[in-house]
Amino acid sequence: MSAAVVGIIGGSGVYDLPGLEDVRELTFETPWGEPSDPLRLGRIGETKVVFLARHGRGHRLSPSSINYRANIDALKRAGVTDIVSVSACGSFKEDLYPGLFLLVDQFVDRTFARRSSFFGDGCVAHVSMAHPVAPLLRGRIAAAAAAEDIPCVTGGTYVCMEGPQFSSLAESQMYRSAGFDVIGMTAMPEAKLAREAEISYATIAMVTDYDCWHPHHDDVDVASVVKIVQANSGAASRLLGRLLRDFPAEHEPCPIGSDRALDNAIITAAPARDPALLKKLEAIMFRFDQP
Ligand SMILES: CSC[C@H]1O[C@H](OP(=O)(O)O)[C@H](O)[C@@H]1O
Ligand SMILES: Nc1ncnc2[nH]cnc12
Repeated sequence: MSAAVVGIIGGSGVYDLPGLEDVRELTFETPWGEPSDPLRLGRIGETKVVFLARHGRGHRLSPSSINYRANIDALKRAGVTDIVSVSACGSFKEDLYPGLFLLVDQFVDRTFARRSSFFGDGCVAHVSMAHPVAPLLRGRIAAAAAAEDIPCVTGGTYVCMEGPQFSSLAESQMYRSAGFDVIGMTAMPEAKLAREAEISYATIAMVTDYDCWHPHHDDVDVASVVKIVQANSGAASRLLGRLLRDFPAEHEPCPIGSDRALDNAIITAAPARDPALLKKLEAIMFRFDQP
């Protein structure tokens, strides 16, 4: 058993973690480049926590230019076993109203301009993304929301668009008729990379708007998103605070194997592996003997 270390990735409007104690900042380069911001390591209650602002402090980085590989590699090097990401999202369902938290269980990846794998020529791996969200972690978030009396719905599909422009009406209607629940610009490839890094992953989707399909609501814009995120920041802090204070000290083995995702995923024969790529993969593949 290993010690649980929870990584919190803060999205739009979430650039720090209230209540984080004994904080020290860690700035480092990874083999994939620089993370979005220095990691902030500390604790909430007895739980070890690492916070990372996805867009950097001041929201410097656009969804397409975030270095997702550096972010996940850095969290892995910091010992993170479980990632909880917070993401502002547009809603495709009347009853998923702005201010509500949604614990999604599926993602649809519509991004096209991002590096979405640590692996590649010289070390090819195919991890399963059938169930991208770690169920125990999601259950713990749901329990924390219930304990804090915070409106929260479990289950739903997050479609990740490239952005940075918001969707056209035709796109919004298409996503809605496909049955998707919410839309954002950042959960992919974050969730895929977390899986490759064998880190359990769950997203708290904070519903901020009805995108542009709703006849009785204005089309989404940045001001409306920021307004809801700010109004909800107290609830988000209470939810994360409760989750982290109640988190078990030992990492719980993931029932769907997200913490062992590479066991049956690497197809390149050991002698055919590229030593330079293996070196870059040292944190991601640390469970495996390197030649
Ligand atoms: C500020 S509106 C669009 C912006 O908000 C969401 O960010 P995040 O997922 O990091 O909370 C969305 O994905 C866009 O990046
Ligand atoms: N409607 C929307 N589309 C994409 N990303 C979002 N983030 C918040 N609202 C959004």
